[in-house]
Amino acid sequence: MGVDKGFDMVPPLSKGATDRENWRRFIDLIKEQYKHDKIVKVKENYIIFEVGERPRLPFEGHKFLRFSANVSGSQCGNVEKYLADITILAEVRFGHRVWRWSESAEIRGHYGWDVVWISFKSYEEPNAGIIEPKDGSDPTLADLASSLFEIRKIPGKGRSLIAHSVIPRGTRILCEKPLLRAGPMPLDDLEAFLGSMLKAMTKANQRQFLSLHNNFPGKRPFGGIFRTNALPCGSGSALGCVYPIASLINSSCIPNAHNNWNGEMEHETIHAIRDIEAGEEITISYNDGSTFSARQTSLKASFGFQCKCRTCLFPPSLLEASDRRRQTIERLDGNIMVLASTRGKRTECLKACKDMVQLLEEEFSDAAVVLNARVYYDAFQVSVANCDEARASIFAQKAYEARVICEGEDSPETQKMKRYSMRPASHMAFGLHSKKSKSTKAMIPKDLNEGEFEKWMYAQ
Ligand SMILES: C[S@@+](CC[C@H](N)C(=O)[O-])C[C@H]1O[C@@H](n2cnc3c(N)ncnc32)[C@H](O)[C@@H]1O
Repeated sequence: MGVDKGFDMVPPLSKGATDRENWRRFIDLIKEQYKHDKIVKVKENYIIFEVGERPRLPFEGHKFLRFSANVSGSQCGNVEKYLADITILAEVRFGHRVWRWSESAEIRGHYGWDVVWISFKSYEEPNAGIIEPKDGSDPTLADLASSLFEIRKIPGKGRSLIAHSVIPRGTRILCEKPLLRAGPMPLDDLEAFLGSMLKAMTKANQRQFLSLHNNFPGKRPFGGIFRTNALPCGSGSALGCVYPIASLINSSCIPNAHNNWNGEMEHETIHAIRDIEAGEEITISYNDGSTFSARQTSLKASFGFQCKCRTCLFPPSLLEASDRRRQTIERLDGNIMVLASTRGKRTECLKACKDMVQLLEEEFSDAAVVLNARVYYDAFQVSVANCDEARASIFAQKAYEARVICEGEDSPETQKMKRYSMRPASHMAFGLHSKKSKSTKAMIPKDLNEGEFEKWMYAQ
């Protein structure tokens, strides 16, 4: 066992024209830079560095997930120097998509090794199953795909993203800039606004927008496409954005992926919130998790379709059980809000948070992580309001870990949770309900088993 180090491309490059061009230039630069270096050999489908574990760079960028090597032991030669130089060159071209990791610094790679090995194997099979567009032509569905997914039509739901291989929980599947953005306005105004935005776009982007599905055909075609495909810019935001690929992801009422708008970077990310099987459809949730009939009504009104996800197709007995859980979740959510803002209700509030996490996991399994992030933040807030720094720090840490899975390390909300976990007292509600210190961070118990620790955490 050695110590590995390298970088991952997060999310993977697509087969689209921009990503292909960027990768081609990157590969050309490497060829040029190392043309007199005997260690660096240009093969038919990839460049190989004949040192240490012989890392490779494929000619097809969409296949690339990782460049890394073992950097400990006598067999490594000067591989670390090559790793360092290639990483810098990649960062110059691909910026924040380059995810540096190092086992010795305990920074883990973004992808699991099983997915990475499949990507390495694919270097040997150039262009397998890919239809290459002619220069200047519009991107085909194959162009939009990446090494993690393909885009395929499925019965009853139109186009959808299908996982190529297992996508482990927490993987960033996609990171995309919007094609266009709009806020709420009367339908005729929206039509005119979208028309003027479209005029200013490139022909390829116009065609991309116009190729999206429209559930509201009629005299306002642009508005129909926008309504069918826009994702909100953040939870509860009135602004919506339409994307080339993210807008092709179908909805599920228990999804396996989560969409998040990063307001600082102005892009949308899609993360796997549970392990996604090879061949499985990648789904996000277009709704807020209410009961079956409420979901169907709101999806019909907002997006113009009847949901045919697995949960909505449950037999009546399972649907009723799911509805009962979701009603209790809604009730508990209201209770938590009241208890968290009431002085002297800390223990009751933490108990409600504990019940909520349990119920969310019963209903949503691993997908509960999205809602759990909010519950942990509620528990954090009630703890800071009561000067309970130890619990506040733990709850913020749990909210942080949940956000990393759903949104990634670079999301502003994830970073906020990290800061609160380190300095709970920096929250503006610190001491709001009680100024008497209940605990400090140093008082987080260290020798409890999992069950005991949970009991302590919820102050039970
Ligand atoms: C944003 S688009 C997703 C991409 C779309 N499937 C396509 O072919 O372009 C939303 C549309 O996809 C279909 N869709 C998405 N999720 C669905 C679901 N759970 N059940 C049925 N249709 C769904 C509906 O027609 C919906 O209006």
